[in-house]
Amino acid sequence: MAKRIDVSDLNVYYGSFKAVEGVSMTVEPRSVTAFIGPSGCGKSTFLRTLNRMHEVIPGGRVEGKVMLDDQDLYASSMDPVTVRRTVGMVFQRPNPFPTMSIYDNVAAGLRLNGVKKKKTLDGIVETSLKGANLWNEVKDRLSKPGAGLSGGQQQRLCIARAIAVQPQVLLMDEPCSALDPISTLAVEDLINELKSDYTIVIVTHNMQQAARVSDRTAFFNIRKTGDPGRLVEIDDTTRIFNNPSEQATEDYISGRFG
Ligand SMILES: Nc1ncnc2c1ncn2[C@@H]1O[C@H](COP(=O)(O)OP(=O)(O)OP(=O)(O)O)[C@@H](O)[C@H]1O
Repeated sequence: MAKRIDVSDLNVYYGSFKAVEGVSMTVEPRSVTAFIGPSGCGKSTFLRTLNRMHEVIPGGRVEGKVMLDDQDLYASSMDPVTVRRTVGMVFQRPNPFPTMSIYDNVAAGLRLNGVKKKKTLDGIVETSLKGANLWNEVKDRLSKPGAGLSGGQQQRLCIARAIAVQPQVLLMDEPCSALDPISTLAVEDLINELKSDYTIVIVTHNMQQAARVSDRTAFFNIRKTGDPGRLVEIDDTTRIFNNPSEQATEDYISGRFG
């Protein structure tokens, strides 16, 4: 299921403001790639171009190419809704559908895709909740509201919802920033398990987290406010944290700025 992402010469705009410039990178399948860098360098903006979520923002525009294996995500024939189904996303704040039950939260995307049979839905809901390491905690209260779970459980519910529609890539935008340390570890363990099936990209402010969960790390930077963010380097996480090629990476990692 997991696919490789190949980005070439990507520029990302909000109206006339160029927020990200000239990004080219490959994201390997069945691995975790972390995006790190100082606030405002365009990590989240760039992440959202990988499933065409950027263009839902008024004035949002992208130049360049994003390939998912051999599919060009920005080809005129490509349906953005299909892209978002293939490339799932988990957000900073857990955002279960507030009025829906735990079960319905996970089943919502499947129902939208036309799955109606109760037996099929039951099976996928169970597999997805198990995949998100949440099944044992919720199996006896599937009809209770998703909003009644703890923050960490809600985030795992959102991950279950994302994997229920069988995406090939999972994008995570600071998925642990609203969670306590125990829930953070639970989500990190989950990321580690999910990478055998998915291509995972995670934006994080927490460098220890990047070092713990990712195989590859991309460091983004901006020269000054108002300039576009750029990819400085991407490499194996151990190399980025121990022996980066660029001085700017070294300075950021060692806490000299950002
Ligand atoms: N909806 C928007 N409209 C206009 N400009 C935006 C919008 N969202 C972000 N920006 C600008 O784009 C640039 C990149 O922002 P982005 O949120 O992608 O950075 P980031 O690296 O993810 O930051 P942080 O680490 O603080 O979340 C910033 O200058 C930001 O102000």
